Amino acid sequence: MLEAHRAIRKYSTTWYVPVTTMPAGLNEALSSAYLLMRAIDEIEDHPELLPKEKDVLLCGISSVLQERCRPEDFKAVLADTSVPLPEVSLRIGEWAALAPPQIAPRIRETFATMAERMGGWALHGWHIHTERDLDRYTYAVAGTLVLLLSDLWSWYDGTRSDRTLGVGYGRALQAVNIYQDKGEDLGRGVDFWPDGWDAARLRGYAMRELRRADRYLAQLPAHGPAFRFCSRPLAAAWRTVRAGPGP
Ligand SMILES: CC(C)=CCC/C(C)=C/CC/C(C)=C/COP(=O)(O)OP(=O)(O)O
Repeated sequence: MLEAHRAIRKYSTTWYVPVTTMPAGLNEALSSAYLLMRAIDEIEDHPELLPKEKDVLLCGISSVLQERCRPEDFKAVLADTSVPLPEVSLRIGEWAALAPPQIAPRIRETFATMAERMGGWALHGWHIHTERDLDRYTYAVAGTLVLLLSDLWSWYDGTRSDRTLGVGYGRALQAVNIYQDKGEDLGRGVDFWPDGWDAARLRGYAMRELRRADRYLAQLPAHGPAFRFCSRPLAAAWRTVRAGPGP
């Protein structure tokens, strides 16, 4: 677990504290989930891998997640690449194995689906022209993660949560990242902003979802693990949009 926490600290200012301060059980499940997300995202975002190669790797990972999740099968999928992969991706078998067995299949399901979707985007490009495109993107990369989180709360201590508002929580945080990272994203040739949208419009989208996220948080048991996990990143996201007008 020390290794996993170290890897999370390397990648995430937002999620390091929420994940690593969770009680035993949830801590392993959330560490596994975060690192599986990061392992596949680093392949999708890789500046030197060709689209076809990304698709083969991501679909290979998805297949292993749907099979027995054996470390040697991940190794075989990741063995022959034209450029070296980051350590967090190469260690995906270790991250998958961190998940408590009673809930591991639910975690794998999220990332098997996400990896396959990401493979398709790598191949065909992710084109965001309309608000519906943005909705689909924020759902696929963040809304689905909060559906997983809701199932983790329920598995851990029976906490009930509203999954419709949960999708809003995920969309909100992703939209705030898109709002904040415009320059950086354009610099690497990706544009997540719908055609013709200015900062005020994207900020409006983010704020609408942030209000849903507030309601997601408000219905969680006060001071329970789910509430503690979600509150800090949400407060940070609100600070970012309030500081507007942005890019
Ligand atoms: C345990 C787990 C799966 C947590 C993620 C939950 C979640 C709702 C993520 C939304 C998507 C998002 C904004 C990811 C950025 O993470 P990042 O680490 O790149 O963010 P940072 O750069 O702001 O630190």
